Amino acid sequence: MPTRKALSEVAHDFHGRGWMAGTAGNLSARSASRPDCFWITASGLPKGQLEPSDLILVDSESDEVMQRFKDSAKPSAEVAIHRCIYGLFPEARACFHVHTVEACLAAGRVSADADSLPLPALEMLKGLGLWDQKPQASLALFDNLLDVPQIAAQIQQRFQAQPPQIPALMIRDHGVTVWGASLQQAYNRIEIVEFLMSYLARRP
Ligand SMILES: CSCCC(=O)C(=O)COP(=O)(O)O
Ligand SMILES: [Zn+2]
Repeated sequence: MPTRKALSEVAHDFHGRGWMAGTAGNLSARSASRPDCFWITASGLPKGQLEPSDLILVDSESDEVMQRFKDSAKPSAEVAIHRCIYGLFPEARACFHVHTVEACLAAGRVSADADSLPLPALEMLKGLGLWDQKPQASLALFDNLLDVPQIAAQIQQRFQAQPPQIPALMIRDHGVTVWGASLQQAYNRIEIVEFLMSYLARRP
């Protein structure tokens, strides 16, 4: 399936789950024909109604828009985070960001200055590549700053120094971002991370 169509279908799916309410969240995938560019959702659109023509092709290294289908469309306000992920992880081909109540509640269970969220040692961690008997995993936490490029700079600095244990991060009071080597892998991984967030949020 063409990348833009696949991304619009993922947006409908996630909106249906309540993961992209009220225009929240953004999705991207590297271009199949131009790996130096990626398609990203346009900013401020209701993701449940997203069309393939609402995807914008941007350069992976600059702020340049390479292709758009609607004149007024602008790349996601969080494009800097997607660019940072593709730059840090050359194997990443898709990057998904969603907003869920569970992730915000789960992240709220650790102190406000904690930089990571310990994850429960559930079987589901195998889906994130952790095969230990009792994995001690955690999700990297970042502060939610108004200045999104500043969040991206913090991700860059931290992950360059120490790669994350799992292919995901959480912006506190905001939402999770997950990446994968294909759309399907990113899709599977975000389901797993949200499963873990839901577990943590509900655990007494
Ligand atoms: C109510 S959504 C606020 C902005 C945000 O966090 C988000 O994920 C959506 O931003 P975009 O520019 O990608 O629509
Ligand atoms: Zn967001």
